[in-house]
Amino acid sequence: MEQIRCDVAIIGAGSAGLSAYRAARAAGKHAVMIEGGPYGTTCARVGCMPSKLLISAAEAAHAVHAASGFGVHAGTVRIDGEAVMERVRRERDRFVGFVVENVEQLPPEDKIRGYARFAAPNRLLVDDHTEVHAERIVIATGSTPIVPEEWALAGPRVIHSDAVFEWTDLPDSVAVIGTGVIGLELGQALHRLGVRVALYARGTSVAQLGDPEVLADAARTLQEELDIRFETQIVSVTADGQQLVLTTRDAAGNERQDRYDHVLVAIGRAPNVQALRLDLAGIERDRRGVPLYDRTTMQCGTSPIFIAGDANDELPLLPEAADQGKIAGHNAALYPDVQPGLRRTLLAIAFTEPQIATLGAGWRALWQSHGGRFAVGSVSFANQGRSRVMLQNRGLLRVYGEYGSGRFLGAEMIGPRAEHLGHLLAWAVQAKLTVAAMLDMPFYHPVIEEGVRTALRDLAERLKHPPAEPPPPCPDCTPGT
Ligand SMILES: Cc1cc2nc3c(=O)[nH]c(=O)nc-3n(C[C@H](O)[C@H](O)[C@H](O)COP(=O)(O)OP(=O)(O)OC[C@H]3O[C@@H](n4cnc5c(N)ncnc54)[C@H](O)[C@@H]3O)c2cc1C
Ligand SMILES: NC(=O)c1ccc[n+]([C@@H]2O[C@H](COP(=O)([O-])OP(=O)(O)OC[C@H]3O[C@@H](n4cnc5c(N)ncnc54)[C@H](O)[C@@H]3O)[C@@H](O)[C@H]2O)c1
Repeated sequence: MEQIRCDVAIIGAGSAGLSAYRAARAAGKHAVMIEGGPYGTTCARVGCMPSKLLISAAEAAHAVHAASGFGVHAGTVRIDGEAVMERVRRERDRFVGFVVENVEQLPPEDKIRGYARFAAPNRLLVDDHTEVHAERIVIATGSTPIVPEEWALAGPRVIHSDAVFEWTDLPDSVAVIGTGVIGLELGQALHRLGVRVALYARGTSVAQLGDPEVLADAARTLQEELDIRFETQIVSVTADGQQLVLTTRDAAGNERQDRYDHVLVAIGRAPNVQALRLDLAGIERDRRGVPLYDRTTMQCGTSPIFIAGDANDELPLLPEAADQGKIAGHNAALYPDVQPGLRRTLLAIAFTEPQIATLGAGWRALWQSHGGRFAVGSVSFANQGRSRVMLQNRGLLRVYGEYGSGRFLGAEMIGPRAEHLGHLLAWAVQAKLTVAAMLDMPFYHPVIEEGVRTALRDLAERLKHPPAEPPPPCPDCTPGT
């Protein structure tokens, strides 16, 4: 077996791993990166980029339909599924190519191919060909889609998101299980591209939303366009020829069967920690086997082991993977002199239409940190000037502020251009602005940001009247099902 000694070993060459590798090298350490799967990162290969490519095609199709609302008629829309998927794959491959090129330029001796597992706290085995003795280790192994075995038994037509981006044509019908971010983004895109789509949710959750009013608005708004079956259990998935039969039971106990070309399972992703033999790493883990770590240093206890990206299941988002990887790699290099790194204000965006954004402290977090003692301002986009002009007047924004200090704390929303409003508001949270200071900022006319101003004015007014009594416990704070 080949023996390798290094200062820092990084397990996983995804966004978090690459970022950790660069940070460790920049701090002057000898770092090696171990990758078992294909290079190119989840984000570029089967995540952020191909999903947004598919969504862009869907938006183009939708724009043609929506044009009639302005009196503009473009004739019959024809969707060439092969061309849609060809562009998705071609552009995806281009993005992946850039990442692979970067990896190829790294010194060959810094790259080890194979799957790593712990043999001891400072020792890794890579497949059965290499033993790595590392003073410090960064776990950046990402996550894997969850597909329950009883559904997978129905055969290869039961898929997860990775498979969508390999299609060479669009199917006729798809059942999407899960109304999280992946289910909604892909489900809506496929629907807009002419695929018969139904989405199944065991509860009432919509993307990452926690605020009950935004959640209700989002469910209603999305259901106007999409066939979403909330509070519906999957009874069974069975193969029947070239199709799948999905048997479901709704909240009233009624069972029904529907046939689809594919069942797309989008019920979450599990951190890749099970195969790492973390029992030999000498670190504490939670009941799911995920190492306990400090979210400012990414260090696991006081050990020389660090964890970053989807592997720790904290915020499985690309910017988080990059930031956490940088902190982990830097601190692995500095160990034992670890330092807190920059953890930015939370910002999560679902690229549905209308888009969904949560930022800063969301509804559930505020009930924990503030015990309900925060004020809420809101605006509906139904009559918001610019949104109406653009025929995108749907959605709701709720903004949160702290009594006493007047600090702006966060927001949840579904609405037009939420990706941009989300950034604007997240920056205000991170800059620790008060609601009054935000209202002193310039607002042009007519713009969607005027809707934000309406919500902030509402919030400013409510902040003047703190409740005399503490509020009753949050009725909506159990995690969404
Ligand atoms: C469909 C989809 C859409 C998404 N859209 C967005 C979006 O729009 N915006 C956004 O911010 N985020 C999005 N995400 C999330 C984002 O892609 C992830 O949060 C991010 O890619 C995680 O990066 P990572 O480095 O933690 O994991 P990865 O990039 O998955 O890297 C982990 C690497 O570790 C390797 N590995 C695993 N185990 C081992 C081992 N034992 N030994 C060696 N190597 C190992 C894997 O092969 C993999 O290459 C999306 C995800 C999906 C699935
Ligand atoms: N735009 C983006 O930033 C973006 C896009 C896609 C994915 N992502 C990331 O990928 C992660 C994974 O996405 P996801 O949509 O798979 O997960 P998710 O956690 O967002 O949603 C999973 C959904 O499935 C439901 N669910 C769970 N178990 C179920 C079961 N047994 N039966 C039926 N429903 C069940 C959950 O209630 C939830 O609504 C997200 O958390 C997100 O961080 C981000």
